[in-house]
Parts: sequence; C-alpha cells; structure tokens
Amino acid sequence: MAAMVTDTPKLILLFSGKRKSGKDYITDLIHKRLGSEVCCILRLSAPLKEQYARERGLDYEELLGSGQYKEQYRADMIAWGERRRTQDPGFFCRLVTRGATQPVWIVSDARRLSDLQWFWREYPSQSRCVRVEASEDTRRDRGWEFTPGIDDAESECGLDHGVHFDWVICNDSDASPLEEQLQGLLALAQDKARAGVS
Ligand SMILES: Nc1ncnc2c1ncn2[C@@H]1O[C@H](COP(=O)(O)OP(=O)(O)O)[C@@H](O)[C@H]1O
Ligand SMILES: C[C@@](O)(CCOP(=O)(O)OP(=O)(O)O)CC(=O)O
Repeated sequence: MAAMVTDTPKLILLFSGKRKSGKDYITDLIHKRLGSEVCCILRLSAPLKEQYARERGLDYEELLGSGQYKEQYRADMIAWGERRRTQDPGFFCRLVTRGATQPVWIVSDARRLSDLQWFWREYPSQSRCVRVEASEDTRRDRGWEFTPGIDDAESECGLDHGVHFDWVICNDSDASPLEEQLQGLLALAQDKARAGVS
C-alpha cells in the first residue's frame, strides 16, 4: 500500500489526562485501530526525556515506560522541561512534529495551556482536544500515589480548567467499552485520512 503522504496533518488529536488515567493505553489502541500509515503518536515528553537522559546519563527507554523508573525522576524532569519551556514554549511541540507525515497526529501528553495554544495557533482547523479520565481509585490500582509537588502542579493540573474538550473518555474498569467511546473519534480520523490521501 502506498504511504499516505500529506502536506499538513488533516487531524490532530491532543490528549491530556492525569497520570495513570490511561493516555498511553488509549492512544496505543487508537494507533492500532488506524494503523501506522494513517496516524502517528507524538509524545511531547519524548524529546524531553531523550535530552534529559543524555544530560544525566540515564536510561531513555526506561524513562519512556510506565514503571517506577520514570517516577523517580519525574519531579526533576518536570523542572528541567519547565526551564526549557520558559525560554521557548513551543520547543517540544516543534521537535515532535518535525518529520511527522501521516494525516492524523495523536499527541499523547498535552499538559499545559501553552502546548494547546501552540497547536491551536499552528493548526487551528485540525486541532481537537481529548481528555482521558479515570477515578483516583482506578489510578491507584494502576500504581498511582498522590505526590505533592507533582499531582498538584501545572504538569498534572494545567488543563483542569478552561479547556473545551471535544471528547471525554472515561477509562475506569466499569465504564462503557473503549471501542464504543472511541467510535466517533475513530470515524472522524478515518474520514479525514481518506480525504487527505495524495
Ligand atoms: N482500559 C485499560 N485496561 C487495562 N489496563 C489499562 C487500561 N488503561 C490503562 N491501563 C494500564 O494502566 C497503566 C497506566 O496506563 P498509562 O496508559 O500508562 O497511563 P498514563 O499514560 O495516563 O500515565 C498501564 O500499565 C496500562 O497498561
Ligand atoms: C517531565 C514530563 O514530561 C514527564 C511525563 O512523562 P509521561 O508523559 O510518560 O507521564 P504519564 O504518561 O502521565 O505517566 C512531565 C512534564 O511536565 O513535561
């Protein structure tokens, strides 16, 4: 099958949600449904972790995972990233979008209004916001523990208010099946991708 190369993205899904709400799980699921020709997952934290790991001599792959390793460094990584963002709020957004050619981009970890504002400014008609929600009990079952300085800081709370979400996905174990909740979003992505094939 020929690669779907488009000049600009046709749709950008900007995901946010608290840690252990399931952002990676859900964006991976969408990626599997749409396929790599149609969509790519962009993690704003990837270039951050890569440079942070290099500077500190840490294991980049481990920082990308969902285990304890990343949690040990989270507070320091947040501070490191914030220093970068203060100098240039679009720094990580520009890095991750460079070279993305698929018609649908899934940004798995928007955290700050400045992240959303960058996409709204650069891609006003393509950007849509998606919130992943899970109760504290569910997140605790997945290994979350409230940590002052992290769970009450901008990295986790920056998008709690003042954002219109086009979709809110409930990712608790007793919620309606994800396939059902994602139907509208997947249908839109498929439509946009079809319209975007060149
Ligand atoms: N709907 C789900 N069903 C089963 N496991 C899930 C589900 N959602 C998340 N998880 C698991 O919970 C953990 C945290 O999810 P993750 O996607 O890494 O959260 P986040 O990216 O928001 O921090 C992972 O181990 C993931 O596999
Ligand atoms: C320093 C960070 O980028 C680390 C984020 O790592 P992940 O995006 O892997 O975190 P969760 O999926 O929510 O568990 C946070 C930031 O403030 O930029």
